[in-house]
Amino acid sequence: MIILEAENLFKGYNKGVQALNGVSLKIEKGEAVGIAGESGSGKSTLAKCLLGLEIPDKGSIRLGNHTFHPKDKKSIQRSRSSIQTVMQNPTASLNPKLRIIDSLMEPLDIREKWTLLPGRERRKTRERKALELLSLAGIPDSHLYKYPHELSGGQKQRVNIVRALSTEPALLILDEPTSSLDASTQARMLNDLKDLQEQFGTSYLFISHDLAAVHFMCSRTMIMKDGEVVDAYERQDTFAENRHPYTKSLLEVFEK
Ligand SMILES: Nc1ncnc2c1ncn2[C@@H]1O[C@H](COP(=O)(O)OP(=O)(O)OP(=O)(O)O)[C@@H](O)[C@H]1O
Repeated sequence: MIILEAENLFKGYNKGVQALNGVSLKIEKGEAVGIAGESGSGKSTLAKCLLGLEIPDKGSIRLGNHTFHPKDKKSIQRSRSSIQTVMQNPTASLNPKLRIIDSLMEPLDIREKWTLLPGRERRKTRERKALELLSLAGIPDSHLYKYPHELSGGQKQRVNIVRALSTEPALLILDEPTSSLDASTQARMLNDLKDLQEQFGTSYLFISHDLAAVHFMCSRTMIMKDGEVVDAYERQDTFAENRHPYTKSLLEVFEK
């Protein structure tokens, strides 16, 4: 089953920058698709178009059975509930004034009708759900009422990840989710992301300039350069002879 299909997306910015130049992609249910490419190749612009944060100049985006017209606000709002995102900077994604429980529960507070429950029951039900999410994130219960500055970078990013997964979206877009973390935290985070994907059955669009991380996470990879997809391959074909020369140059990370 196809979760998301984008066809022939174009997006230009002023001063003649063509950030997307005819990009197409398809993501199946439960699949992890990687997008790699150097800085400025258009990866984040693609993510923003899929999230409805940027409006493509041309092209179409289909989510499940629904083709969404990028200029139609209502259809963007509909798409938002089935696509979630985790961005690069875990600190910027959490409101410093909110306790972890309140950040964690933001999406479910909107969706679940806790307010219909009597006070004590409401608090207990909400807290139980928040503790479940915290445990999925591998963070001790004692952190539930702490503030973001009391958590490590890795813990904050895990809060962002389980929060994004809490509404069971069809697709999670991860834009450089580990790049602000140190190397050992990065490796653990990638493992956690894989485990969570299995548990939730969510499709991932994993964006990174780090081809080793993409190779670990994704069964299929697309390589972008100057707003175009120059290469696309399944994991088992990563080191095939016929890879694009640009992909081969990026793959040199494996030889270091
Ligand atoms: N809001 C904007 N206004 C003008 N130009 C932009 C804007 N956003 C992106 N660009 C330009 O579009 C091109 C693609 O940028 P984009 O952020 O999509 O690349 P990227 O591959 O995600 O890079 P990085 O890995 O550094 O995040 C770049 O040339 C960038 O300068």
